[in-house]
Amino acid sequence: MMSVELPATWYRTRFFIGVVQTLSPPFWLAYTFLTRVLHWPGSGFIATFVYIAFIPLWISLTSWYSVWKHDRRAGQLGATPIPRAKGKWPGNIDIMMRFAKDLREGYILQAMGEVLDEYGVDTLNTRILWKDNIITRDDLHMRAVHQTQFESFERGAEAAEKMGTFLGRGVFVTDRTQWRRERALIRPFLNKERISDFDIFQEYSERALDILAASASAREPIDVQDLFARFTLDATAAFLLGTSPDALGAPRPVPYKATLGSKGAATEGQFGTFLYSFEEVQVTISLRWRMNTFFPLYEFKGDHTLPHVEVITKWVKPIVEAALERKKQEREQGIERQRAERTMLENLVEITQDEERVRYGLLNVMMAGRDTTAGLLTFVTYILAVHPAVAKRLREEILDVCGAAGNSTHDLIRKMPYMNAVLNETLRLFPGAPMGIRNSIHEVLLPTADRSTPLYLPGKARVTWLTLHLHRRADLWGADALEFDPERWLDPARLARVEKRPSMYVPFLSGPRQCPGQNFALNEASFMLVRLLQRFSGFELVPEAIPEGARPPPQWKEGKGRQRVEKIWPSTAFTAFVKGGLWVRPIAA
Ligand code: HEM
Repeated sequence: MMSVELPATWYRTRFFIGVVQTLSPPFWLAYTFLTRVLHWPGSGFIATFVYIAFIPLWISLTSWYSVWKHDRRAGQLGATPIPRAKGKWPGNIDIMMRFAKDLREGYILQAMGEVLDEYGVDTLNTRILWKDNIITRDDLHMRAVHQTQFESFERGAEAAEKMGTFLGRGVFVTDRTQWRRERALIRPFLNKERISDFDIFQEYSERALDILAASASAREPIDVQDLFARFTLDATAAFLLGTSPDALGAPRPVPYKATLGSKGAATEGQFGTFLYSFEEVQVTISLRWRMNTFFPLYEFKGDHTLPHVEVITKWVKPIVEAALERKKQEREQGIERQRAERTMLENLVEITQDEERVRYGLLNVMMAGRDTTAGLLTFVTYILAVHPAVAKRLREEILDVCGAAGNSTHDLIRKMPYMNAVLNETLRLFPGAPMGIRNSIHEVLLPTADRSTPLYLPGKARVTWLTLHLHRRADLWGADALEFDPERWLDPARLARVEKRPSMYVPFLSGPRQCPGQNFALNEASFMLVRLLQRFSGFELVPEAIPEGARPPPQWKEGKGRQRVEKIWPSTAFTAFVKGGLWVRPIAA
């Protein structure tokens, strides 16, 4: 259904073309059957019934044929097909519904993990709606997708369709040559460790800490997920553009009054702000991925991303245009700026004068870097709240290395092994991007751990990898895989496990598309953590402040895995977040 390349906003046309492409063969078959075989008229009541009956018949036939073809091809290549799920309903609709329900109502990615457990495998072809739809928590298969067979997979036209209005043809949306070009544009800038990044963190972290301090002295709970989202938005925008949308200055969710927003807690009067639009456009996009081929029906009356894109563009475009104008004038006057301390915007306008390309380049990085880092800070704070001993030890290390008020630097951060262990362990249990998707361009053979018969992955299959479940596999991490234990990263014998098999820990992915913002993210999170624990000795969870509908359901205690012990509701809309927000009371030092 996705082969036709049209602009992103033409999703209805593409959907219509897809429907026609899907229905034409059974229609012609039914017509031929009626008129040539039965010598009946091709219209009328009975004919209509035959046309309708031919649709499931055609679907069953083509599905059966594709399974047969892939089994035969696997045999020819000395491989076995990826195990296929056998649901109760045609097209495994029951499994599809189970996943969809779980995304709304369940513990983060729980249903996918349980389905894998039920089949006793780490990679499964769910064959949802008769299509090859693979889910995996096998690190070797993920490595094939991300590294060894990188060229056999793509984001594809569907990424452009679902995200194009917001992200243009930026690094997140493109493949092959265009992706290389976009990545080359941003990567050198993100690779550098710049002194000025810490100045940016300083300015915004102090504002965030003052807000926290005000809550602490009023003994009021605060939604730190919301606060970190504002901090990372302002800091990332300042880093990229040299200015911020002042998200930290805008009204915040009110304790005990806040209602459930589309992810965290809702804030009154947020509609139309940059922060709100930036959040909502991502929520819309993740909804599109969930509905997949059918999202055009949901957005039939209009593109739900456009009102938000308008607000975002209204803020970013003039900033980019001003930078381009400034660059033009500098060129005319022969002025050359120092390279090392330019913002990303200033760097981009050196390379291209294409306003759209610069704008989308910036928005792609802003989107990639902001939620994930805010998520990391949120989950670390949660961990510190439920493990006061970890908070105490981390605080001791921070005070030892940075003092009670001093700022951290690149060098000081490297001298804090416990901080590093806490961040690693948080990203293990709560990876910022807990899952990801690629499509296979053609058939691929996937390796198996015991190097026995490889698995056959057909072309045009969707592969969803589950980093969260990979990071919680007991066979790789040990019987205590579900427990938060920073010692894993400090004990040489346990650390050797990961060093021997680095593919088992991939919060930033691996291979050519791995996260280029890793250093920036870890520096930003470390900087904030240092400042947090200098000012506060820890955090107390305030479950009563969680908005209605976001408290962990009591039945989780009887469930499987970490949901039994969780005090919050972790969820995902591509990036991990806490449903309803993380409501804590900071404890002043
Ligand atoms: C804890 C924080 C972060 C985590 C866990 C994280 C994780 C990831 C992951 C898993 C991907 C691969 C996604 C995929 O291909 O499906 C990715 C891509 C990316 N990340 Fe990050 N990221 C973080 C922070 C950042 C920051 C701070 C920036 C920039 C300032 C950034 C910029 C990017 C970009 C531009 C890509 C796209 C790369 C490409 O497709 O070539 N990330 N990140």
